[in-house]
Amino acid sequence: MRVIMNGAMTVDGKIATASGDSKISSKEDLVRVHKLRATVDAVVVGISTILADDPQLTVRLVKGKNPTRIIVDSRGRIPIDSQIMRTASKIKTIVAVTDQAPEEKIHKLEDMGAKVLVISEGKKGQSAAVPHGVNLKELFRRLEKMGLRRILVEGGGELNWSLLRLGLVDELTVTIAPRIAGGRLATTLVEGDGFDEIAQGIRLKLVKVERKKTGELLLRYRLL
Ligand SMILES: NC(=O)C1=CN([C@@H]2O[C@H](COP(=O)(O)OP(=O)(O)OC[C@H]3O[C@@H](n4cnc5c(N)ncnc54)[C@H](O)[C@@H]3O)[C@@H](O)[C@H]2O)C=CC1
Ligand SMILES: Nc1nc(O)c(N)c(N[C@@H]2O[C@H](COP(=O)(O)O)[C@@H](O)[C@H]2O)n1
Repeated sequence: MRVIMNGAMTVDGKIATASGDSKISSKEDLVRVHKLRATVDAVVVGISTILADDPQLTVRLVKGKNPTRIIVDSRGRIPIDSQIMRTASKIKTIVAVTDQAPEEKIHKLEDMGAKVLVISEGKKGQSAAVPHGVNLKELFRRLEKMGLRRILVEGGGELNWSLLRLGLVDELTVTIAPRIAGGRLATTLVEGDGFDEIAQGIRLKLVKVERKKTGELLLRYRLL
């Protein structure tokens, strides 16, 4: 399995403002992201990203095949009128929940065309930030079994932290927009509990730097 994490942030590391505006990338960068989506089997996002952005997670800006959309959603909170659920009968959609998700909601999501995977987090490996989260190692094991081998993670910060901390990410691509958003409550590229010491931080090798006409910097890292 190959897991690529992609995100767009301001120079001060924010992926959205405190009030939830996440329109950071230029059109050119969004086209790159859609091209990248067209190369993967599945795109994964956290439920707070769905609630904040109501995304489509399609390749509509380019020619290509839509990847399977996977939502990590412990309590099954995905709105039935979200763009993802309204298109779930046409574009493959998986909602990964835990035993905290109401049965009725699970049936509703299935009726609308989504596949629901119930994967509760065991006691070991819990993140204090997400105490009753989806067991991501098990989720990725199941995705691999289903033939979903090339996975794109598109945030947000909590999901990014959980996956990085578990060592499930192979590559990170980050677009840095020439902006500063500020705000102590603004979401950053990686949230969660964080490490106490920089020396404990996840190590990366910078493999590519692209300076864009838009003023954006595109950085590609390999996780060590
Ligand atoms: N600029 C960019 O590239 C992007 C920006 N965003 C922004 O990020 C914000 C959302 O990010 P976050 O609040 O950090 O939430 P998130 O999108 O990472 O979702 C986190 C939620 O997922 C659920 N979850 C279940 N199991 C989990 C597990 N094992 N680990 C982690 N989460 C688990 C929990 O309910 C948790 O609170 C939005 O404002 C969105 O607009 C999101 C994606 C990309
Ligand atoms: N690469 C990138 N740049 C930004 O500026 C973004 N806000 C995001 N966000 C991610 O893309 C999703 C939106 O997808 P659709 O355009 O609706 O297909 C959003 O939910 C984030 O996962 N990414």
